[in-house]
Amino acid sequence: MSLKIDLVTKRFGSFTAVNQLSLDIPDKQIFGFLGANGAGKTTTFRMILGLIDATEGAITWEGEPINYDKTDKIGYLPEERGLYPKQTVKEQIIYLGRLRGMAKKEILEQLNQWLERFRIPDYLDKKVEELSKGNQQKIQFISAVIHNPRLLILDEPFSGLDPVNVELLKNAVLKLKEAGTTIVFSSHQMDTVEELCEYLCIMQHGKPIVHGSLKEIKRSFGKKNLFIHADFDLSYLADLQGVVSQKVTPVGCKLQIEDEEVSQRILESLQGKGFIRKFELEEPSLNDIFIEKVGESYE
Ligand SMILES: Nc1ncnc2c1ncn2[C@@H]1O[C@H](COP(=O)(O)OP(=O)(O)OP(=O)(O)O)[C@@H](O)[C@H]1O
Repeated sequence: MSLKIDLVTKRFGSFTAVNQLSLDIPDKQIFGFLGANGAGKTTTFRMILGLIDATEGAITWEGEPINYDKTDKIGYLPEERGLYPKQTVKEQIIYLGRLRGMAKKEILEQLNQWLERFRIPDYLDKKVEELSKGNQQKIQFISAVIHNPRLLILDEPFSGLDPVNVELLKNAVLKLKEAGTTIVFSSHQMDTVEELCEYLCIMQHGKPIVHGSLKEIKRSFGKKNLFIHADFDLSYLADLQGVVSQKVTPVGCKLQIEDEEVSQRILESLQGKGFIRKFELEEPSLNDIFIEKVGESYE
């Protein structure tokens, strides 16, 4: 683990934004930060980058705090996007690439590849203010990765993008991971986090309420989802022991159950009642886990 967050607290006056956070972020993996608005994700990113100081605790990357002499190894997509509207894409990225010590030729080669990949190959000489919001976001992403950083921090990179652009960006993130970049990002899109991350942390009021590997988090949550479609009334299932909740839809129902044994009992109870079109047991989704854990901590 080269990125270590050790008992970090951040206070703004008397308000505690991050509260004794400890995390080991694995190398060359994608790590997701989830949490309701105001949970402390952006504050944590700013502390990792050394943009603001922790009130208590320490954050180190490869054994040292991050500071400006590591700029060429780190990429950051900040929550408050900031491009110069009057500059062209080319001028903007050349300027930012030069700040990271790259040669102009190399910047242009990389930039052209990224524009191809993001399906905007003719945008080199367009002014930023002429671009749609989604395309500006892609340019901002390019500015964070143009120097091929080893550590990449992305604050809500998928917000405001249409599904096609979300897919393009997801593929870009996966490619960077394959190339050995450690990626830390925040998102409110559970399905995206589920697709990309092996490791994650759910924050609430500045504290990690769940963290670890996605597989392990799902396993230890225990509960499972059971989807049943049948040609008869399934409402009686809500009263069976081990059924936590039931949602009825026009084509059947989704049950949250305590464990696999409950699904066996349900299957037995369905015998002889009529035609069963679907009976599917699934792992809990990250959305289920988030809602329960964040809900609990609200209580
Ligand atoms: N400079 C500051 N001064 C005072 N309070 C701050 C400051 N920066 C952040 N906060 C507060 O700290 C809390 C955590 O904010 P932060 O931006 O880290 O949350 P977040 O998890 O990134 O939220 P979101 O999902 O809405 O972006 C919020 O209540 C916010 O108002």
